[in-house]
Amino acid sequence: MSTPVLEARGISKYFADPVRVQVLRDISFALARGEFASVVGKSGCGKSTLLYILSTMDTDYEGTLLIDGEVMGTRTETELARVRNEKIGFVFQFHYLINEFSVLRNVMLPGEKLGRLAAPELEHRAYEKLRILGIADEALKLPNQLSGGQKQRVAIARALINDPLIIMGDEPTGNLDKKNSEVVFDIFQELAHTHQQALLIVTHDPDFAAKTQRVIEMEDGRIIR
Ligand SMILES: Nc1ncnc2c1ncn2[C@@H]1O[C@H](COP(=O)(O)OP(=O)(O)OP(=O)(O)O)[C@@H](O)[C@H]1O
Repeated sequence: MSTPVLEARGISKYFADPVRVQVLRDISFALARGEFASVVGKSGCGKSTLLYILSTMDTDYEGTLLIDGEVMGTRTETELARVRNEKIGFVFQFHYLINEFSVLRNVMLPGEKLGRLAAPELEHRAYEKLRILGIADEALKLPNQLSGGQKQRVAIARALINDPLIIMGDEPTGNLDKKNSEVVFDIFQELAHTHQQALLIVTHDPDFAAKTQRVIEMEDGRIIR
């Protein structure tokens, strides 16, 4: 079997609240290339906390996190920022697009930060991502000239600009109606199938979760199924 793109080995997390509370308990699982998994569970069971750790943004945990076969625990913040930008794409419930910049420029930004492609190539690639998401015609508009569903598609295009191995979402369809949620689901599925990208999506939507290849169910800080 090839190396998992993401692996959690015995991850636990505590908050000082002001007494010490354990919010993640010995979480272990691996995500393969091209796998589309959802994370479900009641409010407060630890889904966002887990995603925060898996995305390397929170480094205060016990256990081991491997991304693309490499242990993250010993990395400096600069190295982690690079891993995030290169290997992980994020989509949140709220899109966090910059309203002063065009759709195109918003999509290009993480690529500018990585600095691998010259502006014309990057622009070409941003158009390609917008085309995949079916919104290339909106490229020169400002985000606030778009509908909610369109904005979320721009946010997905932005998450794809560096061709990440893993796409993580924290309720990416939480703010969308049923039709737009289905569009986003289909896009994610296409990315897993065609581009072999792994997806790990936290969702409260049972219909969305039921359609994913694998459902990771959490309860009280544990994976129960
Ligand atoms: N900074 C913090 N300090 C203390 N406790 C926290 C902190 N952040 C989260 N928690 C607690 O950790 C637990 C898990 O929270 P988390 O946000 O991961 O849950 P969740 O499953 O994502 O919930 P939701 O579905 O409502 O987003 C909760 O009990 C929450 O109150």
